[in-house]
Amino acid sequence: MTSRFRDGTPPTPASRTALLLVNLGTPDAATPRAVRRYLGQFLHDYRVVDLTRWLWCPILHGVILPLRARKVARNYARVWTAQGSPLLVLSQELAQALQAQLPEFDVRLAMRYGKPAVSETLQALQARGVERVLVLPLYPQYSASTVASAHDAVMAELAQWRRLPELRLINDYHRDEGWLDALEASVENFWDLHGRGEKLLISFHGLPERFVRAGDPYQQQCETGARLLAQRLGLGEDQWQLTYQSRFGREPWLGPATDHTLAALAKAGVKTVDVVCPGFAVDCLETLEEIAIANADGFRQAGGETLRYIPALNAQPAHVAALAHLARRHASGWPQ
Ligand SMILES: C=CC1=C(C)c2cc3[nH]c(cc4nc(cc5[nH]c(cc1n2)c(C)c5CCC(=O)O)C(CCC(=O)O)=C4C)c(C)c3C=C
Ligand SMILES: [Fe+2]
Ligand SMILES: [Fe+2]
Repeated sequence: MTSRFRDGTPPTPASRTALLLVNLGTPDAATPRAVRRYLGQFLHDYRVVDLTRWLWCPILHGVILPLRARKVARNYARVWTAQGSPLLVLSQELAQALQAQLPEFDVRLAMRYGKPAVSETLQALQARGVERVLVLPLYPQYSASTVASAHDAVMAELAQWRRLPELRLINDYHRDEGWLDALEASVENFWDLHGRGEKLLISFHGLPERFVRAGDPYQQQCETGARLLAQRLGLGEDQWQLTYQSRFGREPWLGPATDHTLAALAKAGVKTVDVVCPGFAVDCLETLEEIAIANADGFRQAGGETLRYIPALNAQPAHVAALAHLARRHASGWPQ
């Protein structure tokens, strides 16, 4: 008898508890073809673009993919490394560092779009007889467009299994003490090495305002985290600002926009700005290209002098320690 379920192979003695890290995903190459493939998958996700297919597909296939893939591939080429896309390479480094701290887990990295796919990664765990899966999307703040979408991908794969693992899903860690400690130390260390700019921008990836009106807690979580970070750094209200970057499409997105704020600061006579992006667990196109290259150019063109981008937490030991602690807390009660 054939079954519509994936039954897996007999268990192996390796750790049967998995920590599944899920990040957004990235193209395989900095070419228009690879970027088109990646954006095609990304922008067909209804969690990201919630328009009906008959309306969205003609715009996506006819206008956005042909025009955007070329431009975005050039942007990727500016930050591509010998090992591949920064988002993938840095997520792999983070996963390896977490595995070293968490011998009781089988730590795996998957990408929501592109490779390694969530489905393949879970199937590899199934082949090793996984019994418990803790899913940690690498987004400190919850948005349906990112975290819920990662969870959807996990559930879509598990819907095909006969014997389900126990499953726990982490939604966010936007006010986790360990994560805030790591962020605070990272900014302080940067300032110890480079001195302080006149202003600190705390820049998050944007979101359509409509998503927030529909109940997405993302904006509130960004605001809470930014305020806690500014308090820990001892900053007065005029020394920092929360902004949103990476707008996409024509409808209103959360503001104030990072690029417009930078131009306004430059015009007001501010010469040196530091930018930190606490919504990105690891560096990627949106930090290394958009902030550190494109926005730094825009700031200078508007009359500013120096924009200094403070790197994401990446595989810094304090970040690894915070995520390891978070994973252990969420796995409490499970056999070691
Ligand atoms: C950190 C949280 C993120 C949220 C929230 C988010 C929402 C969101 N994004 C788009 C559209 C695009 N985002 C793109 C790149 C990108 N986005 C995030 C993270 C969040 N997105 C990351 C980490 C990256 C970088 C990927 C990499 O390879 O380095 C892109 C692709 C680039 C481009 O074409 O400009 C798009 C498109 C929407 C529409 C959205 C919320 C609805
Ligand atoms: Fe389509
Ligand atoms: Fe995005």
